[in-house]
Amino acid sequence: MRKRIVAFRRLNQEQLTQLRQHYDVDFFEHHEDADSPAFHAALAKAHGLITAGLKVTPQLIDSAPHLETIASISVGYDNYPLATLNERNILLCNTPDVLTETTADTGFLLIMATARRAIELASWVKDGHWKSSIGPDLFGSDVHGKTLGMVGFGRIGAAIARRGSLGFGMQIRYTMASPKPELEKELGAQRLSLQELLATSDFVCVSVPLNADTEKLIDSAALKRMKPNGILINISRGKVIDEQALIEALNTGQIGAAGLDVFEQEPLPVESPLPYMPNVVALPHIGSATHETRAAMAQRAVDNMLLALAGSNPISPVNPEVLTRRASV
Ligand SMILES: NC(=O)C1=CN([C@@H]2O[C@H](COP(=O)(O)OP(=O)(O)OC[C@H]3O[C@@H](n4cnc5c(N)ncnc54)[C@H](OP(=O)(O)O)[C@@H]3O)[C@@H](O)[C@H]2O)C=CC1
Ligand SMILES: O=CC(=O)O
Repeated sequence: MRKRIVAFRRLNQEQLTQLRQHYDVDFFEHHEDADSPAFHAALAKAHGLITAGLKVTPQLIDSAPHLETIASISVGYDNYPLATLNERNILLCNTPDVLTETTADTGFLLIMATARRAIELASWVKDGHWKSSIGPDLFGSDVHGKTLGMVGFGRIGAAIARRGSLGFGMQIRYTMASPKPELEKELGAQRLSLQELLATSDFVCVSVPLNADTEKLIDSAALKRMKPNGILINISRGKVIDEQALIEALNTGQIGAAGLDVFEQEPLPVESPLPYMPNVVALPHIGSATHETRAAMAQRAVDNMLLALAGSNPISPVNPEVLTRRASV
C-alpha cells in the first residue's frame, strides 16, 4: 500500500506531482483548512506531513498515529513539540541555508528603513506634506560606520553582519552565540556579553531562534540598557522580545526606533499600536517571502520528505537522533 502525505500550503503543482509519483497526497492549500474535518481525517492516515505555519501540538501528533516524518517549510521550528516528536520517533526536517540571504536582506531593509525613516517619510509625501525641503525634525540617522550588535550570530545573523560590515563599514558585535573565530577574522566582529552589546550598539539585531532560553530575552531591563537613540531590529520570532516593554520603551523615547518582521501574536492583532507608531517599521513576517526563496524552501521540504520516507538521510533533519534510533532497531 502506498504511503500517504498531508501537504499543508505553499507547494506548487510540480512539487505535488513529484510527491504523487511515489505517494498519495492530500493537499490543503489554505490556512483555514487546518480546522476542517477533512484535514484531520487525512492526518489520521498520514505517514508524512509537509507544512508551513501550522501550530503542531502534541494533541495533533496524537491524532496522527502513522506519522513518521514532518518536513517544515521553515528554518525555525518553535511551532513543533520536539519532545513529543522524539518520544514518538518522528523525524522533523527544516529548511536552513536556502532562506538565509533573503532573510538577511529583509533584516537589512529594516535597518535602513528605520534609520532613514523611509516608511514614515513615504507616507508623509503621499499625504501631501512635501511643500518645501525637509528640516532636521525629519532627518534620520546614518547607518554606515555605525555599530551593529547581533543577538545570535548563526546563518542569518552572520549574513546580516556581512552586509553591515562589507557594504556599510559597520562595526560588528555579537552575543548569544559560541565563539566564531572565522567571522571575527572576516568581519572584525567582537564577542561581548549581552549587557555590553546592548549598551554599545547603535543597532541591536535579534536573530536567535525562539526556545525556552530565548523567550523574552529582550525584556524591559534589556531595553533600558540600550543607547537612547538605539534601534532594535527583530528578524527572529516575536516572543524573543517582551512586546509590551518594547511599546513602552518606544513611547517614552527610551530607545529610538524598532524594525519588526515578527510579533508575539501573528497576524498582528488590530488593536496593536505598533504599526501606527512613527518610530516603528512593522512588516508582516516577510523575512523569506520572495518567489525564488519560498519556492526553494518548498522544494527543500519536498526533497527532505522524499528522502526520509524512502529510508535515506534527509538533507536537513532537526532531530537526527531519530534516524540513529531507527537504524539501531
Ligand atoms: N523573519 C523571518 O521570516 C525568518 C525568521 N527566522 C528565524 O531566525 C532564526 C535563526 O535562523 P538561523 O540563523 O538560520 O539559525 P542558526 O541556528 O544558524 O542561528 C541561531 C543563532 O542563535 C544562537 N543562539 C543563542 N541562544 C540560542 C539558544 N538558546 N538556542 C539555539 N540557538 C541559540 C546560536 O548560537 P550558536 O552559534 O552558538 O549555535 C546561533 O548563533 C530561526 O530560528 C527563525 O526563528 C528564520 C528565517 C526567516
Ligand atoms: O520564519 C520563517 C522561518 O523559516 O523560520
